[in-house]
Amino acid sequence: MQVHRDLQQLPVFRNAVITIGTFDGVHTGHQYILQQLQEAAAACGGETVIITFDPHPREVLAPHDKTVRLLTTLDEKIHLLEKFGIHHLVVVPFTKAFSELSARAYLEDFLISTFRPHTIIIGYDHRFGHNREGGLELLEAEQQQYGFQLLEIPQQVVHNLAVSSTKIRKSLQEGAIQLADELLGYPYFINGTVVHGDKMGRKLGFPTANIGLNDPRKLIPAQGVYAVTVSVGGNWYKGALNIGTRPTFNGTELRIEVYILDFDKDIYDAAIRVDFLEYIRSDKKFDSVEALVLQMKDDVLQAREITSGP
Ligand SMILES: Cc1cc2nc3c(=O)[nH]c(=O)nc-3n(C[C@H](O)[C@H](O)[C@H](O)COP(=O)(O)O)c2cc1C
Ligand SMILES: Nc1ncnc2c1ncn2[C@@H]1O[C@H](COP(=O)(O)OP(=O)(O)O)[C@@H](O)[C@H]1O
Repeated sequence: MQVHRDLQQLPVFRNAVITIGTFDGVHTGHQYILQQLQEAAAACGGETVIITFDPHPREVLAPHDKTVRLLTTLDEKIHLLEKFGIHHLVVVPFTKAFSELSARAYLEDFLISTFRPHTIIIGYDHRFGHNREGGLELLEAEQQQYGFQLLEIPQQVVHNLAVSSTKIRKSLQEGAIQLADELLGYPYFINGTVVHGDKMGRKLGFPTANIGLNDPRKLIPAQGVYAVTVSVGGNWYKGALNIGTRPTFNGTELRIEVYILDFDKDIYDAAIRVDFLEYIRSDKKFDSVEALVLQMKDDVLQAREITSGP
């Protein structure tokens, strides 16, 4: 997949089959749209083009709203769309000026003149241009003049997409990992760097890599203990992960830490990815460190079993 971040440097697309959206999560609902895109492109010998915006329009239009929680960062979205075989991802720098284009200017000066689309695939309620003044009716009216095909994604499908995104966020925030993974069509994952902690893990017999997230807007699942797989240094491992404030040690700051099974290496500053497979238990304040260690031994046993598969 080619990723384009500069609208001035775009190639000439051959029969571009385009869609526009944030595709947060690239979940099974989005995957259905990707499939439609691919089928339309195959039928006309065209190229699949996804147009997305960065930063997220809400971050530009409502900068004080810090509640945006991403299922996928832009890098993660790129990774997933690539896996699904999309030809081009165009990342449009979303600015206030861009948001103020009239619907007609957006259609003619941006969409048509930039992409010369063969087909536009768009949700029945898609809005564009200043104050969301443009919609399907304008695309329909201009379809003949500009010679593009319009493929409308029906209300039911769009509704399902939104329900799915909300359900995935809620499931993750409640620790219902298996439901979230099923709706995503792949295990939920986070990307970060291994940072320093309080150096207590090793003393407990369980060194835990503390993870600093690459993007602070990324959604963090519910506090608790999880069975995970871990990718670090190009290899995959099994792991037991804790999200919590370490109440046993009267901690206050939220930490994400993972004990990697059958592993013994210094990985400070390394890039790390964690895939969430199953929720094991909620995190607790233990009366003694010994009680915590006993519980962690059991967590590790469970994590080993879960990650060993059927
Ligand atoms: C699988 C696992 C489960 C954990 N469960 C708890 C818990 O229930 N309560 C708690 O206070 N800390 C829990 N912890 C966090 C430990 O207290 C933490 O790993 C330890 O304090 C070491 O921290 P450090 O790496 O910053 O030195 C857990 C850690 C792991 C890896
Ligand atoms: N099996 C393992 N799982 C996680 N980290 C490990 C493991 N073996 C060695 N390490 C190393 O030990 C560090 C964690 O040790 P720990 O005593 O918990 O220190 P910190 O509090 O800085 O995380 C990790 O960052 C990593 O570099």
